Amino acid sequence: MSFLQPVGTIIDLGVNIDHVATLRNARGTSYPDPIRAALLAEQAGADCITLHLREDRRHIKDADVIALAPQLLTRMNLEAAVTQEMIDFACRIRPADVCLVPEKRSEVTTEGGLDVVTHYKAVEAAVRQLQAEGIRVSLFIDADQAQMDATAAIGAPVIELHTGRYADTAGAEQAAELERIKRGALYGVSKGLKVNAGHGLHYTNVQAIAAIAEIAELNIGHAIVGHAVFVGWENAVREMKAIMLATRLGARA
Ligand SMILES: CC(=O)[C@@H](O)[C@H](O)COP(=O)(O)O
Ligand SMILES: NCC(=O)COP(=O)(O)O
Repeated sequence: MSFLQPVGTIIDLGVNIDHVATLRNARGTSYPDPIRAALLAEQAGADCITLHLREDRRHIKDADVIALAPQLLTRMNLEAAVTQEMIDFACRIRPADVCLVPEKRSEVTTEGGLDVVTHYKAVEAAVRQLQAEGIRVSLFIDADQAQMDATAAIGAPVIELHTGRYADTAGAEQAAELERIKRGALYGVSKGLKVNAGHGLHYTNVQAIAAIAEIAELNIGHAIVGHAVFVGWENAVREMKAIMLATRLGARA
């Protein structure tokens, strides 16, 4: 995938392996191995592997990132909080992509997008440090124009639109969230940003997001791990990629 993907071309799938590590950590065993999951996901059609090294290391550990980095055939998208510890670690690993995400120790999962506007200086410093190592930086934000303006002003080339509220709602509220994401994707592309999306996407809510031509990549994890329990890991990845491609090609027909 080139960094400058034309709008409306085939959509990428980033498979997030966090919750393979959650299952491993549940008993402190060596299995299921997130590294093996990542390599098999690549063979099954993943365009990149996403993993979130949280400050509390509740799932992915430092050793997972270190072990996986030299083995990936596609590319690593490392998610990290805007802290000096995490930025320094990411600069040592030098993945293709780093996605800066908000973190709260008390959260069960990511609850919203990074507030780039409020934390402009800290985000800008982190982006500069990462870019100095040749890392492409993505900011995980809500579909909000002010957040996208701040992202473009800082010079981060990629955004990942938070789809959690879309995933967690239904009916008119979800329809409104979908429209917000559509408008956000259009605006992001108009600002020259690569627009990705993710969080809470699964096998029946992904279609509406994959149909948005301006979105270049979806990062999906929890639902793929859950579906893998019933169909197997590689099939779960293949099925998600097939749904995304069929939706995107259908939407373009
Ligand atoms: C940033 C994001 O939306 C996901 O990577 C999510 O953070 C997965 O990690 P958790 O399930 O630990 O929140
Ligand atoms: N950034 C979203 C991601 O990597 C996966 O989120 P989820 O599918 O586990 O909710």
